[in-house]
Amino acid sequence: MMKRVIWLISGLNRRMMKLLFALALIAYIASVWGTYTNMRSIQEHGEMKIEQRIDEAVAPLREKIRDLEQSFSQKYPPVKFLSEKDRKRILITGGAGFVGSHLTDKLMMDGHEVTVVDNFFTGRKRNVEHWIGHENFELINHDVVEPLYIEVDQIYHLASPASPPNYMYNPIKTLKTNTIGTLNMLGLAKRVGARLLLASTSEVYGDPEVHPQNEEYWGHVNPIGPRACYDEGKRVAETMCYAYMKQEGVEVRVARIFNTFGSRMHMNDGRVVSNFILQALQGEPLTVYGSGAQTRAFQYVSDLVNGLVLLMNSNISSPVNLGNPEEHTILEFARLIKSLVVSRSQIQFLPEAQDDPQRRRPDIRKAKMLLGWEPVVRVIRGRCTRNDRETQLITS
Ligand SMILES: O=c1ccn([C@@H]2O[C@H](COP(=O)(O)OP(=O)(O)O[C@H]3OC[C@@H](O)[C@H](O)[C@H]3O)[C@@H](O)[C@H]2O)c(=O)[nH]1
Repeated sequence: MMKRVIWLISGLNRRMMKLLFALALIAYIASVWGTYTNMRSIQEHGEMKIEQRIDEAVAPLREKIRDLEQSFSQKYPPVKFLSEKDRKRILITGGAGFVGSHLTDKLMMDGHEVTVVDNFFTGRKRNVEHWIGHENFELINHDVVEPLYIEVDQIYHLASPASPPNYMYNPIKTLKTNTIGTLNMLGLAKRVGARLLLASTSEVYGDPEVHPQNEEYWGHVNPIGPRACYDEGKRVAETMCYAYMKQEGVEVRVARIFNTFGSRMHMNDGRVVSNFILQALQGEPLTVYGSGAQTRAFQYVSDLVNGLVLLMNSNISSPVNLGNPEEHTILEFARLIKSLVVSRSQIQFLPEAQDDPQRRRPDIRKAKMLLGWEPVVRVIRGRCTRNDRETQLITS
């Protein structure tokens, strides 16, 4: 009986064992399968992650390639072909500024190789961006206060803030730019045998006692006033040019530039043309400093650029005035802008600026006689516009 019971139990056990064994096998297979599928999904997930990472890393490269492709197919303004003999390597310091960028356009379109150097204090990359990538064009972010080593035939030295609020913002920097910067450029001109044209200014005449101002006039400048950093900076820059000419035989040209206006003048430039246009377009009062009886004569930037190129390529080494002799009082000019804009702005009289020149008008007989140059754009007609960054008086 006992034996039978043991047999039954062991028989049951065997079955149980088999059952347990089968269950364990199924559990094992299930767990192996689970791990396998889990690993696969981890692997797939990992692969997706890697792909995503690659995509992220490649995205900027793809963008760069697209930009490059675009730049190859970019349409530049038309450029003349010049033979090797006539094509010059030209450096423009301050070439991304208001006047510099228009000069860049002219020289590029004439077929020259142009290198623009700018520290972007008042210059803007967007003023020359339409040339970026062109084989004749190069843009260098550089401050002329540091030496520059480059091979060129001509240097247009324009680098300096020109608007009174800009040049008074950091007078020491303005002085360094006009003195050390000019020395560096003259040193470069000497080393490579280049001709240098200095963009000087009507401000060398200060608050003039001679009217209109001719090139023989020595000026009336306050050496310690708020404008001195620019006036005296430009005067010493002229002195440096003639010292290098006499002592080192450097070929120099000096343009005394009178008030100029045109496109790419920044809205916050602070000079009277952009201030009045912006104020009139916004219906704000036109701010006249002092009584408004002080006079200025405004030339259009295209006239100035033509004059600069003519002067550079002439044989006149003494200073030459470049400006439009059409003279207006500032009050007349405020009324003119109001009428062009058809604005209901009031005229607001503010305190007079210290040392503000009271009468200014260029005598341009020298430029007419020796360069055959005179301005062709009249200021008195036109219309005013603005976009998000500049105001413009479009002349007709
Ligand atoms: O909002 C303004 C701005 C300026 N003005 C006046 O308008 C006259 C012209 O002032 P701007 O600031 O345009 O220019 P300035 O003639 O004083 O200096 C300029 O001279 C020639 C260039 O070398 C330079 O670009 C700049 O220094 C000044 O009498 C000034 O006091 C106003 O009445 N209201």
